[in-house]
Amino acid sequence: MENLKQAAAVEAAKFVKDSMVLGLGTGSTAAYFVDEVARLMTEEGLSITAVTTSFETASQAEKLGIPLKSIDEVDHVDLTVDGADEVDAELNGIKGGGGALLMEKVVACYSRDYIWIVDDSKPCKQLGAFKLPVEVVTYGAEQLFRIFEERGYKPSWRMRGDERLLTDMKNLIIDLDLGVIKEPEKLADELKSMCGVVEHGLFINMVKKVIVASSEGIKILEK
Ligand SMILES: O=C(CO)[C@H](O)[C@H](O)COP(=O)(O)O
Repeated sequence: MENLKQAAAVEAAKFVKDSMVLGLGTGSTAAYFVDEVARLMTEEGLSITAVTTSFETASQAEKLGIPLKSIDEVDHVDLTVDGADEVDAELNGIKGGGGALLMEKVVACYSRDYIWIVDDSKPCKQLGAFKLPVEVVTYGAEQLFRIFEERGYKPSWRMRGDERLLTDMKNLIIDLDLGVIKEPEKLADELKSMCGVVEHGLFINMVKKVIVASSEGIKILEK
């Protein structure tokens, strides 16, 4: 599995050009891409500026000497490369398994190009086997949890040890166990309209290319 994640990351690095502003994703697959960017800088002399999607990725990139800026300090992002938890045939997906969905979506929104790198366990027919993360402000979170229960969405708090996880943006995550999501766009609209919901892990019509690594090799899915 680790080899596949790394293979997808190395493939994505072929789209990296000198002087790019890169968005660096979060998670075990994205971490291989961060390593690869550092290698391109040191071994091939590429000059890169990066924007990160979590404190965890920022820490990795800093250790590797990749110059970082915040999303508010750059006038554009050329390319963001990130992992995903599920991808369907339309290249819609669920993200947020690592709890970074808000920063991931913000950076993706402001990127000119956006690629996902996944191993072959991630593509699926329909989204929903993976619990859908919803990031909510702390104030009123219990109300949202109760409403999700009433709607049959089987919510659970994202935990870190015995405590509710606080995201990098100081919010909570409620994971919804929805089963097959028949109408992702409708659900996305519903969640976005709820008071106190900051973001959800449905990434619809955002990614242009998905690099899938399997034991058979690399496949690139494109819109
Ligand atoms: O959305 C994410 C983090 O919030 C990750 O990209 C997603 O969870 C995939 O992670 P991994 O590559 O470790 O399977």
